[in-house]
Amino acid sequence: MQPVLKISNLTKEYQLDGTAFRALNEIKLTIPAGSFTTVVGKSGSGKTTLLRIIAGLEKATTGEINYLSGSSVQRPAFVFQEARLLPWLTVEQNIAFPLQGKLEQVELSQRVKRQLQLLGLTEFAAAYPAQISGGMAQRAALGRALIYETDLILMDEPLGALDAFNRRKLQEELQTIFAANQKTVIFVTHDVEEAIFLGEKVIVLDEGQILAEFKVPITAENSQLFTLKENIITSINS
Ligand SMILES: Nc1ncnc2c1ncn2[C@@H]1O[C@H](COP(=O)(O)OP(=O)(O)OP(=O)(O)O)[C@@H](O)[C@H]1O
Repeated sequence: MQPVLKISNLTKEYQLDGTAFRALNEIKLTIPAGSFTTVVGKSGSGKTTLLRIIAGLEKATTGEINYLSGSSVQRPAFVFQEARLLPWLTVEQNIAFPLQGKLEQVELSQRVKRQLQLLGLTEFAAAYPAQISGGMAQRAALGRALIYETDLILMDEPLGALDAFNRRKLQEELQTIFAANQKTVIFVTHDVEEAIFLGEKVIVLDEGQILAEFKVPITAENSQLFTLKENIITSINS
């Protein structure tokens, strides 16, 4: 597969009390088009920093990020742990927000309708964020990312605030949605099972470095997945 994103020797330093602290240290990573990569690691290992730099929300100290030329991934969509919906807009208006004024109203309405259906939100189209559950709000946030014309979606613990039932449900929905879409996803999570369930490749970050990369077999027996999970956990804790 063609890479959409190539990261070379990416380093990020923060100044803390006058001393340089390395949050990312010489990261090298290639992300193929249409792939689903999950990133795990201890708290403070640099997961969010990596995602924010890829998103262009923060600048790297040194290193390069090369996007496939002419690709829409230069404008990735970002999904945060909290849905961050605009409280004065309805679910439907929140999903439409990134493309408001950029598309003909008829086309925009059709696209929003499709997202609402895909995410099971049709009934809640006219509801305001305060009137819906956390799971629904996160679905709407996902709709807002999917509607945006980009092939690259960056997700930072997007299911972290959900209860176990909603989390599982949305994991399954995400798997279906991304199997049907040609989007490239980089997904940060604390949950190793979630990383294996969703990811084709799991990357372990530790103290700003890539410690290990694990490929998830497409068809795997439960015992294989169990061993994979153990290996990833061992790697995180090493
Ligand atoms: N703006 C900042 N200024 C100084 N240090 C920062 C800043 N942002 C992050 N750091 C530091 O960089 C390191 C990596 O932080 P980051 O948030 O990327 O970790 P993380 O793996 O996402 O953690 P968590 O799983 O807890 O969200 C941490 O030690 C953090 O304190």
